[in-house]
Amino acid sequence: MIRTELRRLLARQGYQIAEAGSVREAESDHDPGAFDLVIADVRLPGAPGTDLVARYPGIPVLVMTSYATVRSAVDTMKLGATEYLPKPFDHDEMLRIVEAILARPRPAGLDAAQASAATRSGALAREEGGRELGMIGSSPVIREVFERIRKVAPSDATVLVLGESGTGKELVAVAIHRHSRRRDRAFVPVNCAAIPEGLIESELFGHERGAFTGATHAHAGLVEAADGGTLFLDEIGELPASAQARLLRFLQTGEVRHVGATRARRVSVRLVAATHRDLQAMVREGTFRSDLYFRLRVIEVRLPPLRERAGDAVTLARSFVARAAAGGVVRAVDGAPGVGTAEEARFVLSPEAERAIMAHPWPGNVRELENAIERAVVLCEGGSITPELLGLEEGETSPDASAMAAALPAGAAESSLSLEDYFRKFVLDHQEHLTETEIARRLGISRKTLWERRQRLGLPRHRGG
Ligand SMILES: Nc1ncnc2c1ncn2[C@@H]1O[C@H](COP(=O)(O)OP(=O)(O)OP(=O)(O)O)[C@@H](O)[C@H]1O
Repeated sequence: MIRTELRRLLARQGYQIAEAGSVREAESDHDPGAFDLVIADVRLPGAPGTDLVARYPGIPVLVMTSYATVRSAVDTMKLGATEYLPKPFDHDEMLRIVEAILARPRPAGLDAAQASAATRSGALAREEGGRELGMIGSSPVIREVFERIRKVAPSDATVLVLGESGTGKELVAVAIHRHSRRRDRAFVPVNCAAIPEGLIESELFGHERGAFTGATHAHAGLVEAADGGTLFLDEIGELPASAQARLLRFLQTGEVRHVGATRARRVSVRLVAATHRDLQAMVREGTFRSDLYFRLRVIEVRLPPLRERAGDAVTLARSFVARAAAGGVVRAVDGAPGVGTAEEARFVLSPEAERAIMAHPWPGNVRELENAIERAVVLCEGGSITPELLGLEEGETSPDASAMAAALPAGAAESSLSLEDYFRKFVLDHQEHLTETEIARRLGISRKTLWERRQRLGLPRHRGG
């Protein structure tokens, strides 16, 4: 029995162990919150072991699972479990993980008993990292960001999220929404760069019948759709002047007026905006309204680029490996990435791969890293992921190029196909049967980049997507 085996293994190392056969037994016979570490199987009689993660957010929980349930374990990690270990586990690996978890600092100023008491009283609503925010990272700079998100989320203040492409701006917006009192209402993300300039005002604010040619019906806008919830305006720097004016009016009055309407309607919407652009410079150049800028930046969250988050690239990489493996490894066949047979295998990053990850400048930030890992897992035969599989070119400068290169099927990089040719061919081959989101995912680029590239290469968006 795994429990007995585990107890012997850990006891031999001098750890003090208490055992329980179910979540209920753990809670009735012991105080799980008073331990330094809880090791739990997912499948237990009664409640799943993962329930402990939600109940004791201050306590590290190592979740064990067989491959059949590994996906739920990964979901649990997002909730806050410290680590998961697939079964059957290797003794050395178990000891290494236990040691690593215990070596991590506890939430500031809390020992296990205090953490437990605080949890019980509901006072400890967070853990040290950002996992309850759905974000990974423990570098000092990213921890400051997490702290800021936790502070600002409960208020209704407008938030401006700034950071390079792929740094997690949308994730911050989602975290703010999920930790606000609006969490049960709509989160409406809008990519201002992806909506044609002539349509953006009516898309955002709605329009009346006959407001413009083709407006055969009155139509509510996205701001109204977010009533009670949160509106996320991504790439706010791309908003044309007329829409900027309307947005400013909305922020001043809390009312939306459809294009072509005389009456306005009051709504309750929290705004989170994001951009990779330097809005201040745009204000100086006269392309962004200064009054709108000052309204937006009531609270600013600046996401540092990945290269400035010491150690986070490796932590993120490990979690992406776990996630890619949990999703079933998808092998590239037919020349198209991501199409093929799913198979289960176990992957780890080799020490050399981890070093390469630490040394890489990550111009495309977390998205680039995510794509590099997914590609490596697709190409890997199982077992150890080597630096070669990550395909990290030295001196890489364009995030776009690296993401695209990472998405190329095996062998295509060596062929004469340029990235643009590859893009064009991939889009034309797949746009009839894939959505825009799927095309973007398979190319390893964001929907916005897909849209921009379509514009640049004269490949208008496929309407069905
Ligand atoms: N701290 C993090 N932990 C886990 N995943 C992350 C983190 N930051 C970013 N990601 C992942 O990286 C990818 C890019 O993040 P996101 O789309 O939020 O970036 P962005 O800054 O909004 O990008 P863009 O400016 O291009 O729209 C997403 O898949 C996201 O889940």
